[in-house]
Amino acid sequence: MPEVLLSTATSQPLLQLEGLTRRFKGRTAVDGLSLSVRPGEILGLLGPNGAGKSTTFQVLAGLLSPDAGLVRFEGRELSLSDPSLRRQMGIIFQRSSLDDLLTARENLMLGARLYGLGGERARERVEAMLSLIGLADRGDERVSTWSGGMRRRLELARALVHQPRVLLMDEPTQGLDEAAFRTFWAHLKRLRDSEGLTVLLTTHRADEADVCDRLAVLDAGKLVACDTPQALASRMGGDILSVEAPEPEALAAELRERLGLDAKVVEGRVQVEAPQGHALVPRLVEAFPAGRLTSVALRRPTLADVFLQLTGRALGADVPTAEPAPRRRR
Ligand SMILES: Nc1ncnc2c1ncn2[C@@H]1O[C@H](COP(=O)(O)OP(=O)(O)OP(=O)(O)O)[C@@H](O)[C@H]1O
Repeated sequence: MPEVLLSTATSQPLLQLEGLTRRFKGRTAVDGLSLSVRPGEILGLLGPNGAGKSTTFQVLAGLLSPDAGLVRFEGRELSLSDPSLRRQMGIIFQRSSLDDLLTARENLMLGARLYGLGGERARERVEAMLSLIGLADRGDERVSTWSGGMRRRLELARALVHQPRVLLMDEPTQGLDEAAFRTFWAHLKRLRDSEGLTVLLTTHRADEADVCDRLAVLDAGKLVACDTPQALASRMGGDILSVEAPEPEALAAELRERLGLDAKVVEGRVQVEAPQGHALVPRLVEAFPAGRLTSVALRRPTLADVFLQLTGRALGADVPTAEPAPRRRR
């Protein structure tokens, strides 16, 4: 197993991006992105559709070449196509890349062979990975019959079978339900500890962002913040008041004018950030007659709220583009 340094604020970054830029026909998808990934951490790239997450992932995975910028591994500048960098990485793509005609064990063995692992060592790693993802007794089943969650766990095992130091994942839990999402993350964290991994993933799920050690928040190809989920959430002063109303835009305008509140409409609901949310509830109910408000709810801010505050855009929204371009197929 590779020697792993503990994640501390002072330890040298394992992986660094400096000024990474990638354009597509004049449109800048990733715009001078600089980022340090510390050894042993799980760093999430968070942003809405079109923020540049997948482009960053593809550049790191060696599938796209950058227009500018460089990558360092343990402080050493490396070309993104350098085979020594590739060997240090395990990769999970957005789309499944398992072979449906093969069994789980065969899929893992194929992964091992692709990285030059053979014989007893390959067999040992395949068995170890199957047990680490909790599927040791299912290894001889064809994966075509498996649930989305089991398949994702097997992809995790296959990405790690050659014992890389860095795991790169592009929206790994997209489409998984809550239970499969939790199981995937429990296995990921266990594997991070047992394999001494450093993890970089892209996501636009606020619940996934919440379980990362640190988050790099991307908007329109630029880094807008990088911190722990807790530190990012604490940037929001107080509570979030979420109001359902038949005419949300009109209500938000009145809340701004009459009560001086910073009210916005987010996904059809009026949203107000307030230091003392509970004190605002009776004021609201008194100020607006029945029928203007359908429901009023008070909650703690989530990372989706933080994202909205940082960028003025909802996490679920698409980043607007200046000129429409066809989305590429993946
Ligand atoms: N091959 C391509 N050709 C043209 N434009 C592209 C290509 N790949 C990405 N883009 C554009 O670059 C921008 C960033 O896209 P990217 O896929 O990296 O964002 P993302 O944050 O990963 O979004 P998603 O969550 O939808 O994957 C978008 O405007 C996108 O349309």
